[in-house]
Amino acid sequence: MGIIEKIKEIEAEMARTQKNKATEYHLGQLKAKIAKLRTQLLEPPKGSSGGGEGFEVTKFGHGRVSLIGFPSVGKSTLLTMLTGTHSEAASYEFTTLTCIPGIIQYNDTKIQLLDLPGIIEGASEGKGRGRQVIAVAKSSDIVLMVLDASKSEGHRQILTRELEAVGLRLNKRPPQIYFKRKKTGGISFNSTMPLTHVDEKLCYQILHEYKIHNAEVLFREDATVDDLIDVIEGNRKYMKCVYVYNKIDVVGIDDVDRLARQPKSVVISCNLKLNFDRLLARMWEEMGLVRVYTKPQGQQPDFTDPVVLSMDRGGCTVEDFCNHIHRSLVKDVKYVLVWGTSARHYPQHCGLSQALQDEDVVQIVKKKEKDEGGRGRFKSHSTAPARISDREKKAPLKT
Ligand SMILES: Nc1nc2c(ncn2[C@@H]2O[C@H](COP(=O)(O)OP(=O)(O)OP(=O)(O)O)[C@@H](O)[C@H]2O)c(=O)[nH]1
Ligand SMILES: [K+]
Ligand SMILES: [Mg+2]
Repeated sequence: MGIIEKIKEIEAEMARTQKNKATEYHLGQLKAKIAKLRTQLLEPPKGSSGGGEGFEVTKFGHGRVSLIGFPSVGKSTLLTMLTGTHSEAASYEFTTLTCIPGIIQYNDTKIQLLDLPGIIEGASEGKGRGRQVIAVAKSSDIVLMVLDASKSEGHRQILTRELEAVGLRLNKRPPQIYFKRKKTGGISFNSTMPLTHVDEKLCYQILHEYKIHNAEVLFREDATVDDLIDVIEGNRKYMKCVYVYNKIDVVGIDDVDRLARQPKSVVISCNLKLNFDRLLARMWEEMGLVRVYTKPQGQQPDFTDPVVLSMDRGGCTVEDFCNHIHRSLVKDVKYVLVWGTSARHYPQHCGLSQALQDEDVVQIVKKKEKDEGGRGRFKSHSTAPARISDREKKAPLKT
């Protein structure tokens, strides 16, 4: 029996099983069995690089965003409009068959936007090009789930389920469960609060299913069996997702209003070029990119070419900023001066651990520079603007 058939069989057994206190352990065990099979399903076939023909697109720019959605919701139309790169659009399904990259220029940064084939129910089990599409989605920083405002609202749930089946978790944070495998000592199970979904026995059973007999488990929140399985599997990818309802030109104002009020949702119309600025602002916000401008001593910063940092990729401290410029820079740094929202006064004299925020301006003062005759000294209490926003970028920074 193939992996997919095995999954289907267990799913059928779960559907047959009544949900109550007595079956809770059995159901938990079945969930763990399915999770294990899905992980097997994700392993790329022997001899393949994983991506698949037409899907190997090199990363470019400061971030990567994937367009995920059912066929004909307007993904290609949207890519063409936002990036200027043409991606074929037509009224028939599966017009797009490969991954088409484009670039969005926004807030002095370049964001790679990827158009992808439509996915359908069953994609996670290999229907259509589902598996390749989902692999590309996983490689991106955020997902824009494109939905047709005139179609069933169930589509959003179906897509979310498909993505969850392959280990993607949209707009969720990792469960607060500490889990560590041990060599000996059996299983220690603890929690910092009363648990309503999982007890010691259920936890043991799940671990047993994974053939784990020595481990430390600490629940720091009232997590579920699914959360526990996610933590044991350890291969989940937690991603931000913005729900983009396209084609609002063909639905009534009440529907538009309702969709627009849902969390993390933006309503647009490619036909009417409606609300793109809102969509881009939302995308930018969710990406959490931090632009840092370098200011050479005695000169104005270059406000067109930021160093772009992100919490998800490497972090946002002064040290991360230095490493971004040059690997060997950190050991030469004496201190840095920071102007912007992360500084408490202007400029602030900071160490390597200081967290930087979007639009900060940083001047690096090197150890050597000072030894060579005090060039590294800065004029204290200079009068730089308190907040270096787009409006104020033109104002000169002293030091
Ligand atoms: N009414 C309306 N139609 C739109 C809008 N945006 C796109 N369309 C139409 O929807 C159809 C499908 O658009 P595509 O851009 O090909 O959709 P897709 O999601 O890329 O489709 P696949 O590549 O097949 O998955 C085309 O006929 C578009 O002209 C919109 O805002 N309003
Ligand atoms: K289409
Ligand atoms: Mg398309």
